[in-house]
Amino acid sequence: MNTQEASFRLAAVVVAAGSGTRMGTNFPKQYALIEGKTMLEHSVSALLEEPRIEQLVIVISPSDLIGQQLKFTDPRVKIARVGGASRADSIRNGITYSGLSANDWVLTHDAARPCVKASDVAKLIDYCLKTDEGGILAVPVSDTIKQQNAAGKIGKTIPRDKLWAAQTPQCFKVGPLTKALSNTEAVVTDEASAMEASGFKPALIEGSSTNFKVTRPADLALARAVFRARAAGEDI
Ligand SMILES: Nc1ccn([C@@H]2O[C@H](COP(=O)(O)OP(=O)(O)OP(=O)(O)O)[C@@H](O)[C@H]2O)c(=O)n1
Ligand SMILES: C[C@](O)(CO)[C@H](O)COP(=O)(O)O
Repeated sequence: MNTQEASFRLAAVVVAAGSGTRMGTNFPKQYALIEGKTMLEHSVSALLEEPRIEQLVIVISPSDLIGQQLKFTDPRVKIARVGGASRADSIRNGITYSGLSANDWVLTHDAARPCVKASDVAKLIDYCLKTDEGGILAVPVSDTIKQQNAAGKIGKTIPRDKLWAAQTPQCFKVGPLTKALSNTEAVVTDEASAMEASGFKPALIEGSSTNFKVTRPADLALARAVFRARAAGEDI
């Protein structure tokens, strides 16, 4: 669909205001380099491949001196120093900064998922705009899942056939998402959880296992390996 002809806009909000404590670096992990570019720049580049995204807001912390100096040549990119105390706050502030209206669509993405594939982003947007339903990229869980009991041992094994690991981007209509994010009292770690708490049933769009969240040093090493493999021609 050509968003020029449609009665809505689609913008992306990339949250990059976390501190990356688990990475253990002395700077926020979104600025760690992968093949000469920061993790944040890789995440942004993948989203900018999508022509339907009219605006891309990068949310950084107000005290972040590195992020405000980054230069993006694509005029769709805006850097917003409006990061909040939690990821959900950063998302809320980014949506407000974007100036989107209730009928517009927003794609929310973690700067910490630099390996996201443009083809998966397109698949998610295609689905949401075609069906007028919100949804998220996710992958079916492939490990056997154990639930810990009060003694810290295995309490039970959870059947995994209907379990998915949530990723980003997540794509929702702005009106319902804004309402869901302001209504929910529980701590939500993703936008879909807020929508679920408001009674919506977001769609699960199968993405790629390479779109993992870079959280710990081993994840960064894996992300670097993914980019090296892609440079060598592997479609992963
Ligand atoms: N207050 C916050 C917290 C997180 N994020 C962003 O949300 C994404 C996912 O968060 P995660 O990487 O798990 O959190 P960090 O705070 O960066 O890491 P840690 O929990 O290890 O400190 C990241 O792109 C992070 O920059 C954010 O914008 N604002
Ligand atoms: C949004 C997310 O990346 C989906 O897996 C995840 O929920 C973020 O969790 P965090 O603990 O706030 O980083």
